[in-house]
Amino acid sequence: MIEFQAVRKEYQNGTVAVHELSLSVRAGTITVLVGPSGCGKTTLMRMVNRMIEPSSGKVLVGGTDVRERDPAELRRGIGYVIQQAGLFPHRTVLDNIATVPLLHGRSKQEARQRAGELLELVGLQPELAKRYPAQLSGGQQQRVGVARALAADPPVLLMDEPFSAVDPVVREGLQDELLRLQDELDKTVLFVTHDIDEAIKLGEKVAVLRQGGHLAQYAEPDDLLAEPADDFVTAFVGRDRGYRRLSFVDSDSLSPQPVDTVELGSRVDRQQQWRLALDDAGRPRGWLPPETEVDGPLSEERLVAGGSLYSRGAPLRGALDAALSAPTGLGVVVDGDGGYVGVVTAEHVLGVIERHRRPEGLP
Ligand SMILES: Nc1ncnc2c1ncn2[C@@H]1O[C@H](COP(=O)(O)OP(=O)(O)OP(=O)(O)O)[C@@H](O)[C@H]1O
Repeated sequence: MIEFQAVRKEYQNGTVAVHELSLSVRAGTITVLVGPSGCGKTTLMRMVNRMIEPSSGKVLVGGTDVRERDPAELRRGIGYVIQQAGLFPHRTVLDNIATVPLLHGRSKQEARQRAGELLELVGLQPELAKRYPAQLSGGQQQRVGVARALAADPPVLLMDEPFSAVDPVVREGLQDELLRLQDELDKTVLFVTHDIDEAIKLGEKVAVLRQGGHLAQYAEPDDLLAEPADDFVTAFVGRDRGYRRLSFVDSDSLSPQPVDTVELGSRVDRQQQWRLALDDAGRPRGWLPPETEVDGPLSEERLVAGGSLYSRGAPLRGALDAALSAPTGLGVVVDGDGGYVGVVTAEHVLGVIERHRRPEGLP
């Protein structure tokens, strides 16, 4: 779908930003370009929509050399999302999104209707439509940026560090949203980041670049972590790459065990073991320590806060964290509605990981 063929970019001042790089991006997937600052990621990405022209080599989109395409027509098929969204400050959220369909010759009414649909698609409440960008949070602005890029329904989406200006929690939400959207829309997404965790989470394939615009490795995330091509990639993916790989271990064989539970609001007797307190919807609220005297119905003040909760089916990294962060050493497993399922120990999680490890020397 997007093909870089021996692409090289040397700026007028002699800086070689991209060094004869070849890379093929599969249609309908998210491909991530990752690497330290200045390694040529943005330059490479901008050659796709002709914001930058290569010094030599070719970039093909859908099999055609982009130089044979009219830039304006080419860009209509390529959505572009940048850091801090790049919204028009004096236009409302709705008008920011509607600009693109209007440019494509839709009527004002059609454009606004389409903008409203996109707002919903990216998970923003309709009330926000009339606000101006400055009246939104960073995360909301980013969502508007994504909606605007999707407005022309382009087959290709370029995203240049789109989530780097928001805090880590909002950022995770935006990443999840992008994965959900991609499930629905099947775009060909080229995504630039310098954050290896983001690259591994989002990319079906990840291209690691190093200074001078060299391609250090192009691989699926699990392979990148399992077999970094050289010292540079090893250092870049970091010391805890083994831990990161937990994201790829299948969690099906994790079998949560039962633990004693008590219901908030009920009368409980004194006991020698920890018990997990649940609310009336069966959701965990915390742990009741051994030997606690409870006079009257059990209230939340008597509980010790639990650790993180592990949603069944999520990457095993979360199960290990739940076990290690719980005051009892028992990680609480919940279902999709947050309801209690059972508990796991760190030892149990490690056992599952151990059984899934690829024996050395086997593919
Ligand atoms: N217009 C320009 N003229 C000269 N040099 C440039 C120009 N634009 C970028 N460069 C240089 O080219 C190299 C690659 O820049 P580029 O912006 O592509 O890197 P990057 O990997 O996207 O960096 P970052 O993560 O910091 O955004 C850098 O050394 C940069 O200083």
